[in-house]
Amino acid sequence: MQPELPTGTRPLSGDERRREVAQRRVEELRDLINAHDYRYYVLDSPEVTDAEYDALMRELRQLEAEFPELLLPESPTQRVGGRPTELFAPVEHRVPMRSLDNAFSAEELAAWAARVERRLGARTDCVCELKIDGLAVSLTYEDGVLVRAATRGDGLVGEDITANVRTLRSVPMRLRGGGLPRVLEVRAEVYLPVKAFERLNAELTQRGERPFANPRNGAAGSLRQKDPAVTASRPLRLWCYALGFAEGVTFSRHSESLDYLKRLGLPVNPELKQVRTLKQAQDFCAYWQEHRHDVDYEIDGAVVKVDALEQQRELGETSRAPRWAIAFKFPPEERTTRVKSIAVNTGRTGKVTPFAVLEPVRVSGATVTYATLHNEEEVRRRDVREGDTVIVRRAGEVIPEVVGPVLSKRLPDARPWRFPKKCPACGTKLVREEGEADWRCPNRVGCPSQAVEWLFHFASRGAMDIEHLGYVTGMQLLELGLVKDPADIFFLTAEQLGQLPNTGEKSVRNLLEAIESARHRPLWRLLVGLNIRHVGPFAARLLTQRFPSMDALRQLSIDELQSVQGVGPRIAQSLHTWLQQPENVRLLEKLRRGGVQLQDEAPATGKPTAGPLSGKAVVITGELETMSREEATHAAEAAGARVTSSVSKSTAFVVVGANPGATKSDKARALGIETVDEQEFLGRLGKPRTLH
Ligand SMILES: NC(=O)c1ccc[n+]([C@@H]2O[C@H](COP(=O)([O-])OP(=O)(O)OC[C@H]3O[C@@H](n4cnc5c(N)ncnc54)[C@H](O)[C@@H]3O)[C@@H](O)[C@H]2O)c1
Ligand SMILES: [Zn+2]
Repeated sequence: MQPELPTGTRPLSGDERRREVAQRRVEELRDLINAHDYRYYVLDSPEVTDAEYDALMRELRQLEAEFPELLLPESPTQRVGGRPTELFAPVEHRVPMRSLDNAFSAEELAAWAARVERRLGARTDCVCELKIDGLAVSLTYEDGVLVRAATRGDGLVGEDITANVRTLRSVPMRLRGGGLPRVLEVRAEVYLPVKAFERLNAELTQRGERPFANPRNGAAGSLRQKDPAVTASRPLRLWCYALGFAEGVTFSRHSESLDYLKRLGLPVNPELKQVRTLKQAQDFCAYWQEHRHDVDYEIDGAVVKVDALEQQRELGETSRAPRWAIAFKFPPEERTTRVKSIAVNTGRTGKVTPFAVLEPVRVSGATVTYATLHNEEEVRRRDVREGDTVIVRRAGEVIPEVVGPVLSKRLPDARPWRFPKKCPACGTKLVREEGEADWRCPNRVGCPSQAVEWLFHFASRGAMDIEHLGYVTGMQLLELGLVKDPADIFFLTAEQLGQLPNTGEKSVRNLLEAIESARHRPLWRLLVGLNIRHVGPFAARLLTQRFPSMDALRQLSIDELQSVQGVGPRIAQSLHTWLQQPENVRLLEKLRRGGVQLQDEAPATGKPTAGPLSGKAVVITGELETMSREEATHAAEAAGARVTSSVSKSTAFVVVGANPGATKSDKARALGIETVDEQEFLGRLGKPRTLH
């Protein structure tokens, strides 16, 4: 018989090990998805393709299905992804605005239909609609007059964008006809027609501003403008796709309610079809997949909805999406074209990215001339050569990528491509660290390409949001030697700005005003702008919520940084290193002298509170019975503790639940640190907690 081992040193069984691996992956996936959601919904600036994002979601969903105990209510699979920004007032939706579940093939669509009919125990008629790739809004009419427009936000609370929506010509200010309902709420998709999108991007590029990745981003960015005049200048349109709420009118079918909206003068998409069989629904999807560019707006799929409202009610919805509808998503579009040449570009972090210069080709409604090749390894793996005919893809339509060459069309003299040894911008020898995929230009201070990319990033919407400071202006400031790093921006004078070509008095004033407002941005924006590796907007927000001043952040150890939920070792390490480097300390001092605020006002939330565990560092390992890890962390923090993820000499005690991580309990024992069980922990929190 095996001797009984003390808790924590018991070897894990295969199942337990699998579960631990799964748990780590689930946490990682949640962090990743949250970060991508933030970039997508708040910044309108996604970093990965939709297909990549969808793959992460699927993996998370599968793991949660296999290990239901890992499923938390706040998981991204359980909620609608958007988040209200700080620009607009919050609006609570009368009826939640949900997302849609997806089917990626005809079989998945069939599986959904079978599920629906099984649940209902009856057959059902459906309506097929186009899935317009824009931005969901709700419009509220009172006595026929438009009183409010809001974004979807997280589904429960959106943003008030009434002033901006009023500028859309396709939105009636007043409904037609008599006998209008007291209150009517309509759901619609705001979009930018493809042609308008291309014109807008051409304009932005000409002004030296960054173009939008796709029409959806263009629509979202145009709608969420501080100044409604900007929205008015963008030719946005909208299609209504559902009735959210109406007082005093009832319908028995979804299709009837759409007819009603049409009669009231609201734009309802005409490409809509009532179907009686699954085959018809599949045909509709297949037809539009083939003809998606026949309409002048982007569609990313088709939506199939149960028509009878009684059946919709019976099917109900989850917190994320209704069970009575499904989105059939089109696969990413692929096209072939020729690679004119392959070049590299040095980005703001010094990372050198290879890209293909293409014969212009239209993919997913936009003209593509550049496509990323990611890194050296990827170029080699795909073996893309200059002169090759290649397949290009815009999936979810961020940066187009080269999928691979069409070998049958390769020219006999095509040579494998070689990564350059030197930075194309400054000539410095490139370096690549052990275990890293990317080559970098190490010339952080003197490389003109890094300088302009950093400046542009610093001033961008996602960071310090300095209007009127785009690529062109940034480049000129650097060329005239007026600016060497972003802190120099805050010392610019009207005379200096007057030296810029084509800059009149008014532009100078605008620019100075924009710089002045940037002095008072929330700290997380500055943190993003500083261009610290791995510190993106999501991490920056989490960090500054807990530690709302730069000085506070500089005092923290890596462990303490990592104690912030959602901040992993890579982020903590990178930020810590950055904050200690003398040149960065000097940069922060210079920013301070330039009048930039280095802390948030009203640091109410997240400050260590006075409580029974005040100032104590606590580690929690294993599963607790009465609460999730997250709740335990919050409870400990509410009692004044700092919760860290690894045991060190400064740890006050370790809370050990069921199936604890072996290293944590081992380390606690080795360092002679107290371990306590759940009951003891609850006791130390101060207030008695009831079991439930
Ligand atoms: N690339 C990224 O980083 C990233 C990040 C987050 C989300 N995404 C993408 O966004 C999608 C998730 O976003 P989502 O929650 O808005 O879901 P969704 O866009 O897949 O579907 C739901 C939305 O479709 C819209 N819609 C359009 N036509 C409609 C119609 N006829 N009937 C009903 N609704 C209609 C509605 O606005 C609704 O809210 C995913 O597919 C994902 O790929 C990408
Ligand atoms: Zn360089």
